[in-house]
Amino acid sequence: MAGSWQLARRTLSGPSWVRGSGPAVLNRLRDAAVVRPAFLTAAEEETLSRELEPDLRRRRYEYDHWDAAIHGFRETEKSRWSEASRAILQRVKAAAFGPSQTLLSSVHVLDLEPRGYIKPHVDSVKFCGATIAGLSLLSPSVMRLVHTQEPGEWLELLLEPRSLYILRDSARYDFSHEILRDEESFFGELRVPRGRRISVICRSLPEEMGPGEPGQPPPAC
Ligand SMILES: O=C(O)CCC(=O)C(=O)O
Ligand SMILES: [Fe+2]
Ligand SMILES: [Mn+2]
Repeated sequence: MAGSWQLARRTLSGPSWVRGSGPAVLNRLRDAAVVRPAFLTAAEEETLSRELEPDLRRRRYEYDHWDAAIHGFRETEKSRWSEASRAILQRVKAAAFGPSQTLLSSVHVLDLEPRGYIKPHVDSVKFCGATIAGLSLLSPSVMRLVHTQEPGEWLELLLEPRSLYILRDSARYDFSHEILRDEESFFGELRVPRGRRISVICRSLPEEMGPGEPGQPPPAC
């Protein structure tokens, strides 16, 4: 599977990880929906996934919540990390967040099984601020953004393993985001076969909320 993915990737014309419904929306969201391919080294990906595995393995994949946004997943909120992982998260912070932004104290870790997927949603504005930054481990996937008022306006992000994506401002507030299920997992013509994917997601706090105030976010906010 990994082999066929590599093969497919080479057929892309030029390095592009973002596609959209038109040049206007691509331009407008140039700084609001960002993909940084190969943000992690293979060793860093290994560091994170090894550290997360014991905790994740203790949990069961969840399905069948008719109203839930996420299907075929398990998750955890992690606030204590090894020194090596802290250094990685520090790099995410520097790359994605501004000096005035405070991050949620725990990092959201989401483990999607190969047939797991995330339906379109906008992260709760009550619990999450203007910026969402996610590392993707193990499997490629496609994240689709659709304007909540203008469904003809959309972007797709190709999230390769070891990439970082950043959604901020308009991309975070005015567009829903979703992770496509395996049957629908295409980036344009490019088939993006889904395996197990772990994402490590950092979020800023809502501006008006200080770090010590009550109101811990729900596991998936
Ligand atoms: O897995 C991801 O990268 C995104 C997860 C997500 O959208 C959420 O938990 O709100
Ligand atoms: Fe989300
Ligand atoms: Mn969520």
